Amino acid sequence: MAAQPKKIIIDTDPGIDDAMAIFVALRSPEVEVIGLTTIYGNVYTTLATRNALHLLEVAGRTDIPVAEGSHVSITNNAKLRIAGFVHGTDGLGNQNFPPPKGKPIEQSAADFLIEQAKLHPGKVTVVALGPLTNIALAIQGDPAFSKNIGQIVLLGGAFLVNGNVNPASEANIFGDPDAADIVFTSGADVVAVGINVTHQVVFTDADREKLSRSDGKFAQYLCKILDVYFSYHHDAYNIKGVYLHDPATMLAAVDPSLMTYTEGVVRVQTSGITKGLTILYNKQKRFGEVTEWTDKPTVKVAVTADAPALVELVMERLMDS
Ligand SMILES: O=c1[nH]c(=O)c2ncn([C@@H]3O[C@H](CO)[C@@H](O)[C@H]3O)c2[nH]1
Repeated sequence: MAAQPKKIIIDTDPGIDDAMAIFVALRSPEVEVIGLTTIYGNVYTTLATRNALHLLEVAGRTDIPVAEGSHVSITNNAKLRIAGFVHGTDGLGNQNFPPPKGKPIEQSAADFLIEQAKLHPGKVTVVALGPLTNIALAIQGDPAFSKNIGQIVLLGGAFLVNGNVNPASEANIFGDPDAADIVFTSGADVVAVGINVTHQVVFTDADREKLSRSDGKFAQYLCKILDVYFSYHHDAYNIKGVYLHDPATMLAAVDPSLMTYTEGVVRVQTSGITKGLTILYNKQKRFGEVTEWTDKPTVKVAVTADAPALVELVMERLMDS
């Protein structure tokens, strides 16, 4: 008997690479997308919701509910940092698409997450592609959430490499470090995919050229919005390609064997010049003193990725009509 597709909820701040990841998920028979929840990050939350609804309309999947997430970080103590310079001010390559016809559901993102985890205990995977506020609110809102949720596969962190906001911090963790620390220490089954891994997964100019030769609707749509993302990578990193952060993370949820992982306790620096820094305790040393990592639950952290296979899979799923 064929395995049931894995139920996933995508927590997203679309975002050009979010759009790619959402389309990859919709084209992956291994998973069933049961909802999108929205968050600030690449754009403000209101625009993230609008873009999520728009992307589902492009995909012809308006049956999938969208629940709007938090407009502020969990402690509401800092001005939000929005990465319009990476994705365009509309989040989707400055295309100014018409507004979507659909509306988000009444429920908040956190309530939707809590409800779905309760309805399908151990069976729902959250793929978190933005700052972790909604997931932390779900953890705080229901003491059973960490147990009920099957897995949280998140894009976040820069483990032993420089960040992309500053040398210390990766954008999703920097967006809400307090929320990230709550998620990492919640006891839920967490898999963190950091930019130490996603920076190995590069979608080149040649890949884009190949994608543009497909007349599939996702390929055509993405080729329209990718320009801004390519220009940003060229200016910031001097590369002729883009990092597939969100699609790679999505595929780690679809097929975990595409990456390798280590396990340990992760804590997040929540203030100061290293705000957003993610520190993994690899358990190699038994510290004599009690530390902030002592007795905290472990998480899995991706250490390597099969980059050629990931790029190939992204291409294959997006070229399909
Ligand atoms: O603030 C940002 N700076 C970047 O260089 C950058 N590159 C990608 N991104 C987005 O943030 C996540 C990776 O850190 C991904 O979801 C990208 O959309 C970035 N955000």
